[in-house]
Amino acid sequence: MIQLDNLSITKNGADILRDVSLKFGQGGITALIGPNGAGKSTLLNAIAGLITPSQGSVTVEGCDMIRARPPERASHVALLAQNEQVTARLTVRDLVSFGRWTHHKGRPKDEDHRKIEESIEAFDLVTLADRRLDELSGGQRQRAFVAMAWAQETPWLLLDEPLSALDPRHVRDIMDRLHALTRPGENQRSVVIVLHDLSVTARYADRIVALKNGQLVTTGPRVLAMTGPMLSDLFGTGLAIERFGGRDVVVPC
Ligand SMILES: Nc1ncnc2c1ncn2[C@@H]1O[C@H](COP(=O)(O)OP(=O)(O)OP(=O)(O)O)[C@@H](O)[C@H]1O
Repeated sequence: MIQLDNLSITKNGADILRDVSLKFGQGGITALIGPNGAGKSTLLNAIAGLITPSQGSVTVEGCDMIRARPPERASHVALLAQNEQVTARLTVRDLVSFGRWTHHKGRPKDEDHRKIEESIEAFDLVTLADRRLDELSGGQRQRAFVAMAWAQETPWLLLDEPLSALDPRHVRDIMDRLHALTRPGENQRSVVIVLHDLSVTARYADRIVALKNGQLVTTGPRVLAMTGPMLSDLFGTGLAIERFGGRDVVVPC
């Protein structure tokens, strides 16, 4: 379970998050939505324990993420931050293998190699595995970062706009993969993802957390909480949810 109690974050004197309280259990995809500057990335980084709040608490599976040491935090969450960059001349396989570091601490075992190859395959990177990251397209590089986070095998995967550079096929592949991963089962995991594409949110999110101006606007099951009027108010422009081909899509109105 992720629990935030009265979380407030101030940066350089500005209130970035104000009094956010939230609680959601394991499993499923939770989408963080809201306009630019709403505080979504800040919230995700706070859940990962990377930001010290001015007030309040963050726990993941009972672990106090603000006080926990990095290895303990990394056993609960894998964070893929927005616009991750690498400067070193790494290959895709090198990057994905970083995801296993907390498991092998520098001495990879067969299990680690297996997970690395599994992640490479899961994100359609087999033909790119030995290519350097600085020689890939933005979307290919983004898939490599998601594969690294996946390889970490944490109960919670925190992803900040992982779809922004992806073509429709890879958006679908990644979201289908995340959907499958978060269904009930032996190895069920949980995903918290910042999404700007509201039709992708409508199709895949189980829950939403909507933020605006650093405050929680609404949270709950996507089918109940995400409505046309709520979205219109959140984004300050007319939006409606229509059924098309048996699915919900979000359209301007
Ligand atoms: N270091 C900082 N100092 C002051 N303000 C900051 C700092 N970092 C971020 N902010 C401000 O905090 C607010 C929230 O930023 P955040 O990146 O969390 O928003 P977001 O919802 O993820 O936005 P986007 O959709 O544009 O990625 C913004 O108004 C931003 O300008």
